[in-house]
Amino acid sequence: MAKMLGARWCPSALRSPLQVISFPACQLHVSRRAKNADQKEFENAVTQLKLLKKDPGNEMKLKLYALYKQANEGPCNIPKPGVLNLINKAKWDAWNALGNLPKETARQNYVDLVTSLSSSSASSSQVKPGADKEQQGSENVVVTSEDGITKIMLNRPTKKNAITTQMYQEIILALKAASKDDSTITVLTGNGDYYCSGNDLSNFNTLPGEIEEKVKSGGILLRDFVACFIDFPKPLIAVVNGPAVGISVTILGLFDAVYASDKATFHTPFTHLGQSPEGCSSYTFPKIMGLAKAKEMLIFGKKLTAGEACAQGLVTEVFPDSTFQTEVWTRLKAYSKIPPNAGRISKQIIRNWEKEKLHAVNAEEVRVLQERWQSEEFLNAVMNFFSKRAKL
Ligand SMILES: CCCC/C=C/CC(=O)SCCNC(=O)CCNC(=O)[C@H](O)C(C)(C)COP(=O)(O)OP(=O)(O)OC[C@H]1O[C@@H](n2cnc3c(N)ncnc32)[C@H](O)[C@@H]1OP(=O)(O)O
Repeated sequence: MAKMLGARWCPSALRSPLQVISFPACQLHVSRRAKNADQKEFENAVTQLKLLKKDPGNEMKLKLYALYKQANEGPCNIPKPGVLNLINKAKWDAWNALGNLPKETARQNYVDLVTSLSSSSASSSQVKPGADKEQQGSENVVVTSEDGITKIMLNRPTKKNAITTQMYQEIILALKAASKDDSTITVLTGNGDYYCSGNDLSNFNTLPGEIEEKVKSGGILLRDFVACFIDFPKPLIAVVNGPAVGISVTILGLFDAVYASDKATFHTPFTHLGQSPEGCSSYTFPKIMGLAKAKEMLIFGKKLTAGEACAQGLVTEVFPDSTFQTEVWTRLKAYSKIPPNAGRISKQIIRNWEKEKLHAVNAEEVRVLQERWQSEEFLNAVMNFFSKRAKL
């Protein structure tokens, strides 16, 4: 990593920029100019921030950094860093976006933000009564099982169901439990207006260790996640309730049926993100839709409507959004009445012809992605996404 970035980067940037967006709160002293009452609250907030158990993620850190600077120094008063100075440019953008926000307001917003982070971190660390590590799902991955159908629902609508590292693990657990429960079919769907906006782009910030360790653990997580879909023994159906992005699209080639609302779209912006295909799509998409159409999606990031995705074979059937849920669940309830063993065995005989190939494809896609995750193209793309988000 250090070699690739060359000597021109300051030491702190030799790790992934996603790690080094930090705010000076711990080092700088709170301004003498702060009023006493506010100063005490402000100082407490600065201390509280250091005690947070969970990393608040890049976009939150940018917000906190900007409010901290505005509270202490007022409107942004430093020259704009160069485009290649990614970390400081993202921080400058965040601070500059506050304009002439009064110091008192910035100070109060900072205190409020830290208070909300501290309370949510306290609640999420409490062990819920009766919870145990085998319990499937969580608030972001809701698992229900009835009428012979196990439903796994992505439930993070405020973030367009973007998949966090924890959600990957929860989906793996849910699939493993579904493969052994008494249901006949398993369904993956999303709650809210999106099916899923793919990988949460702040994930690298939550993975432990330096960039090399993050890339390694990210690769293992992705490989195990996709392997679960390759090996899943029962009929697996996607109920695509809205737009789908990235990995939520690429793994569709491993499902046994894909039912989409006509509001759904299918987008794989890998090259725009400095990444490369995953979910076995480098093999399944050409097979499903032909080389030219697959390349349009995977190389050029062409976004498909539900109708186009159906015409290209990625989607089994499209339904009007107004009747989507009713029609699809009526059909799935009928499907769940098939003899479970015959359903499972029929699924497996079709999958087993390619299982070994699919695992080899998955391994190679992960290997290539692990190189991409250390590229400037990827880091720039992620920084760009969050620096745009930092606008308050
Ligand atoms: C370790 C395994 C790695 C596997 C690798 C997989 C590859 C991929 O999946 S690549 C694809 C990654 N996904 C994206 O690039 C999509 C990024 N998001 C967007 O482009 C837009 O959010 C959207 C087009 C999906 C929706 O835009 P819209 O304007 O309607 O809503 P927003 O205001 O942008 O989003 C609301 C809220 O949700 C946050 N968010 C949405 N998507 C993601 C995401 N993928 N990662 C992190 N956060 C996401 C967005 O930042 C907003 O949050 P705030 O309200 O806090 O600003």
